Amino acid sequence: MSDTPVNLDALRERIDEIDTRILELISERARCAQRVAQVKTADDPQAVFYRPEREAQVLRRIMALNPGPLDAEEMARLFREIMSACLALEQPVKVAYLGPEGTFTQQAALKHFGESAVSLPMAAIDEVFREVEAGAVNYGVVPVENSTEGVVNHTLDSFMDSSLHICGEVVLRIHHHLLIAGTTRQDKISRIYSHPQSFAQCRKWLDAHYPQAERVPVSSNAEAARLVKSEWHSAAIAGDMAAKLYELERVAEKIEDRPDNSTRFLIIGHQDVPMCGTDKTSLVVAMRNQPGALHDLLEPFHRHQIDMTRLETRPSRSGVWNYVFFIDFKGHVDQPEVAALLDEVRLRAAEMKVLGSYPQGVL
Ligand SMILES: C=C(O[C@@H]1C=C(C(=O)O)C=C[C@H]1O)C(=O)O
Repeated sequence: MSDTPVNLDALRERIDEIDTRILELISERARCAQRVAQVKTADDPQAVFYRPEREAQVLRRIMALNPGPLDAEEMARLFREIMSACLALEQPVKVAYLGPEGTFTQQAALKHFGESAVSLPMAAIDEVFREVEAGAVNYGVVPVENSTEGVVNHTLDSFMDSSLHICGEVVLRIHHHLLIAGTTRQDKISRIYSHPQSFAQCRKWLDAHYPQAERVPVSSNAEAARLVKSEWHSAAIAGDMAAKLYELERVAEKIEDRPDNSTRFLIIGHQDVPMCGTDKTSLVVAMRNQPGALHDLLEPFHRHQIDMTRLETRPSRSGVWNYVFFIDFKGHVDQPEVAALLDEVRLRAAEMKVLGSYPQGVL
């Protein structure tokens, strides 16, 4: 900027002026969101305030408009928090996640809903489903697949018996660190705690650096972090949140074998989410156990030019559900070409359930 002052005092004065303007604008935005709440309740006293498709549009628009120097994702993260605070004025969102506190699932929940959401840890994936089904919370967050380790079967199985919908997805880059407590003897580490998935994601690093240490699988990374607090010869593999929560030191950072290691989480709720323009749909389909069943299922996707992003098979748990496929594809059930595809798949399948159409993860 040509009119940017060059001395420190003048620059700071300029920053104060800008902050005053930002403050006014954020307050104006928050008042607007409060008005939205009034309009929503006037239309429907039971109105749902959180609108995933609208939030995805807001974030995508900001990323597209972003002039820099902050990068688009960083800017969207700031707006994510502004929206989260605005939404909390309308109605704080209550979210159950696969706990305990400090897990990657909590990190995913906060990444998706922002820090103003009320997040509650649950002991197991089916408990997250139950809390949402019972209406004790508005949404749930559960892991569904990891780029290194594959699918989280427990989550897929829970969908088979549930009436909940998928309302969103969030992808998190997973960075693991080797963590110790202040009292740990770093040269005497003989035991390492972690979740089995994390051990699998750091296998090569561990073989190279700690081939002798006993690897003790525990129920979560956060639990691993909690355990090392009281053991002078143990370390944990866990992420940033657990490290911070238990005030642990990092002996080594980003020890995952694959630098692109990421986990996808699903947001589950009761809502049918309208189209945002960049949507995904998830289905569960049962096919009869007969030759050519998989081909029959996939052929309409090819013909309708629908972009399938994932296909998983799970063993059936009942007579009718011979082969059960979980399918994700790009598009929304309200698009005519998607509706046509689903009509065809429904005819060919023994059973078909749409788990939800939802905005593709933005951040
Ligand atoms: C303000 C609204 O309500 C909520 C808050 C939003 C925001 O702060 O931009 C966006 C969507 C909703 O989750 C809205 O629906 O527009």
